[in-house]
Amino acid sequence: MRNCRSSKSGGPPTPSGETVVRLAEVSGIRSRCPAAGWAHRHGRDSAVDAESLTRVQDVITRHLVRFATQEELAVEWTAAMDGGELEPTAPVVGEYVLSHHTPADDILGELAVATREATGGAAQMQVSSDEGTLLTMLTRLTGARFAVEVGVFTGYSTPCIARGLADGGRLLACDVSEEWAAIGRPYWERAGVADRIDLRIAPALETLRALDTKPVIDIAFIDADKGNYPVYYEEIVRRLRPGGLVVLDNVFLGGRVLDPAYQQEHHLAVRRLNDMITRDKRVQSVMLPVRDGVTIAHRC
Ligand SMILES: C[S@@+](CC[C@H](N)C(=O)[O-])C[C@H]1O[C@@H](n2cnc3c(N)ncnc32)[C@H](O)[C@@H]1O
Repeated sequence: MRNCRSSKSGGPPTPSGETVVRLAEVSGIRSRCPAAGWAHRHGRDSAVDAESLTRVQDVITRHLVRFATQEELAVEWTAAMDGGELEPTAPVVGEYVLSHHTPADDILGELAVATREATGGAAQMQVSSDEGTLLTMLTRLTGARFAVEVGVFTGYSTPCIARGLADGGRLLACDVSEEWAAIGRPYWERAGVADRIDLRIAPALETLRALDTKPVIDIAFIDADKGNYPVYYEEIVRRLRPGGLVVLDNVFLGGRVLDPAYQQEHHLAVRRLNDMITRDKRVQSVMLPVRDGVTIAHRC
């Protein structure tokens, strides 16, 4: 099946002055257009032959044109994109990138092994070693003295951030699971950073809202429940000192964020947040195709 582009309000202007938006963003049109809804629901689940596809596209196009009373409408069909199967980079590139960064030391390597043994499939939540190196580097580059981590799990990213802190620096590490964090603690000790880490076992939003509202945070890493990303971002940005960074993990949601067929609450939350950060005048941001997508936003 294909995605449909229509040209009503809200999207980027075309060279001819028309406005083009993706069909999924025109929810008003879609809900009033049974054929579009049908195509959206069924086209993704079943193979459609070329003739049926053209017929469905014609029906949808005619419906959309009929609803476009305000301005001229052009409908453009684009090739299918199943975000759920998307690899941000070719696997061979991913492997190459993963083998070309300053490698994790033995302590982190052993923590990764212990996490796999103790948590099984959940171990995939852990950041990759290149992300760990990136976190240490960013923390060091900001000269951070106060860092916040939202989502500790077994604490791989935790010492990565703590290691980058300036002398006397503190990391406030937020999670709801004492059990998982306990796996990491011996490794924090061995890495010599345990005394810089203030672990708070509570919903992260409570911990963040209890912080001073002054710009006290130098760097923050968000890697917890995705549906709360927008509120975590907001609570952190308002406390971020000028020059500080907020780093967000999993901004691709395994590719689902690119595909409007995925409409669960956390898909919508991260999709909206990604768009919002792009427009957020308080920060300058960049989204990197590292692993599952990493956004770095720099407080102006
Ligand atoms: C992706 S894992 C974090 C991985 C970690 N950064 C690492 O590198 O190993 C997400 C974590 O968020 C935690 N979490 C989920 N909901 C939370 C909440 N409301 N408040 C705090 N932590 C939460 C989970 O317990 C889980 O440990």
